[in-house]
Amino acid sequence: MKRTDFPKEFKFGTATASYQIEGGIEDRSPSIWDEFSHTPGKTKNGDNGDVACDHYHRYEEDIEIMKDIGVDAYRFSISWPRVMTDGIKPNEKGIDFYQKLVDKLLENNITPFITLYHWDLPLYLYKEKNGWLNPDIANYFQDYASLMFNKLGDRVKHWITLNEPWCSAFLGYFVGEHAPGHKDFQESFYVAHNLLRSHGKAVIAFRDIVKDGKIGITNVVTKVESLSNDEKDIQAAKLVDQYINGWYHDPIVYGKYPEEAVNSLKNIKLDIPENDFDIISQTIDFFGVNYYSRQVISYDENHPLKFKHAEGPLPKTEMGWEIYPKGLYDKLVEFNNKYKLPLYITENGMAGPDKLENEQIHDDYRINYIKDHFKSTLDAIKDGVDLRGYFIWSLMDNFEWAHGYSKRFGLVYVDYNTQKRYLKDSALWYKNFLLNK
Ligand SMILES: CO[C@H](O)c1c[n+]2c([nH]1)[C@H](O)[C@@H](O)[C@H](O)[C@H]2CO
Repeated sequence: MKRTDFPKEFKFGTATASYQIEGGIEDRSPSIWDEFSHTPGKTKNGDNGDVACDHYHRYEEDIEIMKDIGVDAYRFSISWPRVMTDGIKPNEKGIDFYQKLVDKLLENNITPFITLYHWDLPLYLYKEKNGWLNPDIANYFQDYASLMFNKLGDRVKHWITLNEPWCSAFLGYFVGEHAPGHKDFQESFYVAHNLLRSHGKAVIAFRDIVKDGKIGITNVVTKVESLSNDEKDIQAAKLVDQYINGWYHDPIVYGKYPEEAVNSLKNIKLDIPENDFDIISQTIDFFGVNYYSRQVISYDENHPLKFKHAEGPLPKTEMGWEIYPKGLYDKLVEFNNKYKLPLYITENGMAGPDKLENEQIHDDYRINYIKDHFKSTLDAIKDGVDLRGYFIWSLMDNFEWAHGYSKRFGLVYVDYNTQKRYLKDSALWYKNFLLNK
């Protein structure tokens, strides 16, 4: 498989997120992840993003690395608390950082794709305004989005409103594994709804400000399969597919939540003002797909949503996620037929047992993972999927949320003691692939 097997305009890239790589906390106000990661017991080894990969001070070097690898595009997120003090007052020093980052990318012919929100909500908005639980958060988000569109929209034409609202809502407000660490099922549905409303308000602003731009949303996309052919398992898997995938795609395209999932939530209040879906279902230009693996589901009478996860038999990554490239093909074809929108794979990659030896990292497992998922991508394109690009997660090893720095996803290895970067064999492979060798 060669690069020229893909459409000429197909964009190959890589991706990161602000809290995971930037550090530079001295020049921004705090986010919910600063408070969460500094709370004992919340992250592995008490790791936090105070320094991370020190990208705030090393962004020029990191762009040089991307230029060397030869990527067409780079997906990154803006730190809301960096560009607006406490999420409210524009901070010119923070805005200037992203101005310089974008200009350096463009100088190197790397197309910027900006994610407005990748989980680092300004702490003030959480503490003083109740964060994503407050319907008014959508107005704060629209103000932030409008500021970024005005400041960068002349040069940045590809925008993503939210990264994985399912994670913010479910992991942040029900499971409690992510910031702000709530464990309230009902809250997680209010949060999900306010995130989707915020998305819609940002799209409305975008249409006024960046008339020649493209905007979408990036969601978790998981292939959900039934453990058996038992009708109960099949129904449980169908509902999980609706809770994870349908819940964050259907309202945007169809203006409603998936019916069977709504009907299954007997004790959940979803008293939603009717015009909310007019806001949420603003026309978008693409869906961003973050695909990593599948979930195998069986029926479980004792779970509030009547399902449980089964351990799949396939080889797994360091995250314990099965390596399942067929699931990527299946979801791309399904989404293409169901939603009829252009797609970008905005994240795909793996955490591996990466070891630095003689300034090299031999990660053949990651090369094979990427090749297998590239193959699924190419098969989907050949079968008619309107797929526009693929961003490998991640450019470099970084802060992996509750796992801290214990999981390495990067094409580039980061020695956190020295902040030295080392291209892994997978980065060298990607470089040759992009050169069409
Ligand atoms: C099921 O995986 C999710 O789709 C997912 C995986 N990942 C993500 N979402 C996030 O967008 C990134 O910030 C993570 O670093 C990355 C790796 O864990």
